[in-house]
Amino acid sequence: MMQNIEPSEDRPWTLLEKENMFIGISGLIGAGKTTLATELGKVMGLPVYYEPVIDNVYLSDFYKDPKKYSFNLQIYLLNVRFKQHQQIIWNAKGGVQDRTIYEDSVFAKVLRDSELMEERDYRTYISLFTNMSNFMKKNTLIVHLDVTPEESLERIKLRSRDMETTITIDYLRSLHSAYDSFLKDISKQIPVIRVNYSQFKTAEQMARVVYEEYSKLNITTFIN
Ligand SMILES: Nc1ncnc2c1ncn2[C@@H]1O[C@H](COP(=O)(O)OP(=O)(O)OP(=O)(O)O)[C@@H](O)[C@H]1O
Repeated sequence: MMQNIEPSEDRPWTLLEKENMFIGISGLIGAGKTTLATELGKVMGLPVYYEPVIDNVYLSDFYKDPKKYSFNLQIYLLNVRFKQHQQIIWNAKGGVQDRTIYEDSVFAKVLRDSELMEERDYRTYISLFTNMSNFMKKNTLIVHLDVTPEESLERIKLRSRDMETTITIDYLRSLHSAYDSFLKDISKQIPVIRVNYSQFKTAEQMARVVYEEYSKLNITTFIN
């Protein structure tokens, strides 16, 4: 059974550990990351850092002409995600991030492989990503939301964002397969908990189960 532990200056480690809790939510497009991030933030008492879709000045152009805008979009997202990492580090309160920075490189690879991003642009992106990663904070945990490409497409259709109508099942299948490799590799460095919405009645219930699983892992953190 989990206990709520009040951070206290008499037990300074309870103050220190929480600032190190940095949870990343990963998953295919429309997997439901935002909802889970919100619930996990509530359950764990952590600030949530969202992926701002409305403010994204390249996304709509990217979907209209991926070849022309793929590099611009990746640079834009890398910058946004890096800014969030800096906020998480300097706010020193830990956080839940709606989509990890690592996943952008999954998208970038798929775009390069499908010739929607030039090789030289991909190399520039990877070089920048690698240099910036020296100043980033590594997640203490990644929670991956499993969805099939078909479910992802279904959800994209249901939420009907105008710009996303051009997304094809082939694009989602390529992403899904690149995510498989990503999860295999990243789980060697960062603990990964994989969850699926079909296992739970509500996102809150899912968040509670993730919290339980997290506390069973051998990561020294205190949660209030
Ligand atoms: N690195 C990237 N390269 C290309 N497109 C990206 C990248 N990151 C995000 N996107 C696009 O940005 C949009 C928002 O991402 P996504 O749908 O995954 O977030 P979301 O709406 O918050 O999803 P969820 O339903 O899981 O909360 C999607 O159209 C997605 O494909």
